[in-house]
Amino acid sequence: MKSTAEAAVAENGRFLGSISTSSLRNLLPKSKLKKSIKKSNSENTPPPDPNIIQINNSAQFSPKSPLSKSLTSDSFVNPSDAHPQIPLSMDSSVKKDMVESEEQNGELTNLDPSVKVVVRIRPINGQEKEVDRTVRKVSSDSLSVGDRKFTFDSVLDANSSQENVFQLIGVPLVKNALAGFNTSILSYGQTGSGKTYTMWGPPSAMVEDHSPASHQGIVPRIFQMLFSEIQREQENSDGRQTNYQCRCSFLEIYNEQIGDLLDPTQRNLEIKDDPKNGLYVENLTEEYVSSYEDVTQVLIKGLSSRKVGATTVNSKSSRSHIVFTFFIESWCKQGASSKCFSSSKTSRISLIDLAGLDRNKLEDVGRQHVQEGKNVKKSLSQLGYLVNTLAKETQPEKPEDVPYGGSCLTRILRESLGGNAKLTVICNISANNRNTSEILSTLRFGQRVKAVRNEPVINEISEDDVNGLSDQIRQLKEELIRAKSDAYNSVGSKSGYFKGWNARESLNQLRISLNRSLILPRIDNEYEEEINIGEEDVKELRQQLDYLDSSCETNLRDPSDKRGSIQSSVKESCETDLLSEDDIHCPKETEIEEIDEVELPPMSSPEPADDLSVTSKTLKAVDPSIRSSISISPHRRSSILEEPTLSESPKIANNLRKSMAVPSALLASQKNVSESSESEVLRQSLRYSDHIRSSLHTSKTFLGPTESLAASLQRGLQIIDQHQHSSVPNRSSVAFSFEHLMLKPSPEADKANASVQTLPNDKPSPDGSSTPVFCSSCQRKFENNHPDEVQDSLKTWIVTVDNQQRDGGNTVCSRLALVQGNIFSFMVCLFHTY
Ligand SMILES: Nc1ncnc2c1ncn2[C@@H]1O[C@H](COP(=O)(O)OP(=O)(O)OP(=O)(O)O)[C@@H](O)[C@H]1O
Repeated sequence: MKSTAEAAVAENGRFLGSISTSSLRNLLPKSKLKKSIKKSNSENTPPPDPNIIQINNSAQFSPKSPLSKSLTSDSFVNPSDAHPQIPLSMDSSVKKDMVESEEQNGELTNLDPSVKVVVRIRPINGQEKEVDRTVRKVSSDSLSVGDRKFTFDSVLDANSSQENVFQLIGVPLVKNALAGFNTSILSYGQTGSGKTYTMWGPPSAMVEDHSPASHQGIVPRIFQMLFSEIQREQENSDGRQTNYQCRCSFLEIYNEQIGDLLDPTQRNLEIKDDPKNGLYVENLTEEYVSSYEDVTQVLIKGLSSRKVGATTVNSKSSRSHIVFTFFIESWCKQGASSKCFSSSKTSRISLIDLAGLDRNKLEDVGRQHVQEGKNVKKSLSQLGYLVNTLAKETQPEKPEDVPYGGSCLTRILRESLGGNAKLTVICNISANNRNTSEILSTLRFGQRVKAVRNEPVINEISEDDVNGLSDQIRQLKEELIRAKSDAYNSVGSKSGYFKGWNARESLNQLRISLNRSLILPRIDNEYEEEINIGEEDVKELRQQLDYLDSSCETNLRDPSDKRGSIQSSVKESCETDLLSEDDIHCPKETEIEEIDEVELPPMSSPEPADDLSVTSKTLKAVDPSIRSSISISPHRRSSILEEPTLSESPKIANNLRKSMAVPSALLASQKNVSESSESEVLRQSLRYSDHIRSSLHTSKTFLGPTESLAASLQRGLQIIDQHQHSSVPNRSSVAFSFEHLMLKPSPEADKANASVQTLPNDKPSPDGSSTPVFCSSCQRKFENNHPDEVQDSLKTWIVTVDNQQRDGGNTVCSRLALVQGNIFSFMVCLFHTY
């Protein structure tokens, strides 16, 4: 039967939630925990003189404890019973120990230290020769090995019985466990020293009737007493109602792996550390038990699964460490009519039987046992190291520096050694002086353990604690509500709160806008130098103008409609940032289909490249306003829509530039353009545009069109600034216009030729005044000596373009659709002076 800690407990036919020890401890306020600590400064000090019985009438158990009364008034072993269970053959010192123990069953339990060390001397068996004994019991708490003397809490000689051990160790343990303390027994000693015998007794004795003469070990005796006490408590309730729930587990550590002795198929289980419930072994079987017989079954089952092998001194040597853990949970209700439990307690009994260390004998045993012997040795040395650390006067500053993690054993012993538990260590030694070094080693270990300080507490939570905690929770809730209310009021009214939110939102928007500007590429001089726009480029542009021209002739049956379409397209492009560079008016799908029907002239269509008049005538055949805003990009749908992230801009210097809107900056830059090789231009352009594209792609996810546009304009202004600083005479200008299709007729434009205008920046008029530059696309006039006007307009950028064939008079105003499908579009008016 597997179960978990969350199992419910049945009470009067209904289930109650269970509370784990750690949960209770976590619930308790710290001050309460401190108060519960029963450990005094006198703990871990050498045991009192056995000849002086120290009587202390202060009750150890809480008056509220239902068990305190029963245990103190009517112990499991009746002290007044002239000790009938003590064998007559027992020596006087052992009898004295038992009397003390029985007396301590009552009010003297506070003498029970948190860490207790008892030495048990095993009698010499038939195979061992009786030699001069070097190990002698000197008193009830001391012994000598040769000329060395050792003092412990108790020493049991070879004449001590299993019952003696139980009375000395088991009875206080049961009382402590029922009182709410965690308790542990650790059986330590070399191989064949009697560890297993002391703890469990021979397997046959497990089911024997209980008698003082029985070989039954301390563990079965403990659970016999435990269930007897529980039964007595429930029978003599005295108005109280106490419910118990008990469960147990049995694990084995073999070759540094944890196995489940109650389910041997489970191997290599893991130790987990739960912040609430402490250490536990994952998936370890837990059996619920309600009687001694249940426990006996579990013990027999587990012990039969333990790894056993032969050592030099023990043919049935235990080759693994085993840990039997017993959990007790109890709920006490004052009065049958009471609906609530007044207190709840939890405790844990850990019973650990270590594997024996067979020093210097590893080579003698079978090869298959070498590995397990090494692991036993290693884990025991880790245990010794842990005990040494805990025994030091100065403890590690950080808890994590305590070496619990050295082995599975030390991890499992964390609560028992240096934690919340009352610990008893039984140091088993053999009287055979052949093993003196092992005896000394065991006794030294016992002495170091005695210096370890544990901090056991009664794991109990009472109704008062619950009420106190409820009050605390209520107060905290009230404080929380108050704090929230204060925070709300501090921002004023509800609208104020939203104002605050809006302000934050605005700040966020501002931040995004700034980021957007920052991620736009800088226009470095090195890029400017790589741009080369020559005559070939102009020819290419003219070719494209012709394509557009024919396209316009086919498409623009109603120029006004088209204008509206284009304007709305541009507007849309600004709003969506999703315009492709080849399609300046961002046609919707239906538009695209219409456009697609247009039969575009082939790219290789013969065109007098240098005859702008042809272009001009062609344009004149169309609406003049349309001519004034000629796009150099033919309407090509497929590549744009199918591959929006990569688009084509006009060829510059015979290189097809893959770029986004920003290549206008490349167009604008023109220093030493002829010095750059074409391949270098292409490479740089691609690299540059890739950088821009990635930047803009990144920005796409969080940028609005307004920010994009603003940032683009900002960059444009930078370009203009750069241009103004670096412009030289005899250079053409390229104008980028967002008002690309303002089709209003302009008298000035008519005068100057709607499609070909003179750029007067290097050819002053005869009267000395600047000749205005007129953009037929945006219908604006610019004075070349007032470039700021352009800048201020934020609509048209003018940059010079290298041109060695300036003959004045003619300006080609072209519209470049330099857009990457998802950003923005703008117009480029190329004022080319011939
Ligand atoms: N106090 C004792 N009285 C009588 N016999 C004992 C006593 N202690 C141990 N023995 C016997 O000595 C033998 C070895 O004891 P035990 O197996 O308990 O040693 P161990 O320390 O557990 O050894 P290992 O570590 O190798 O398992 C057993 O036959 C056991 O019955």
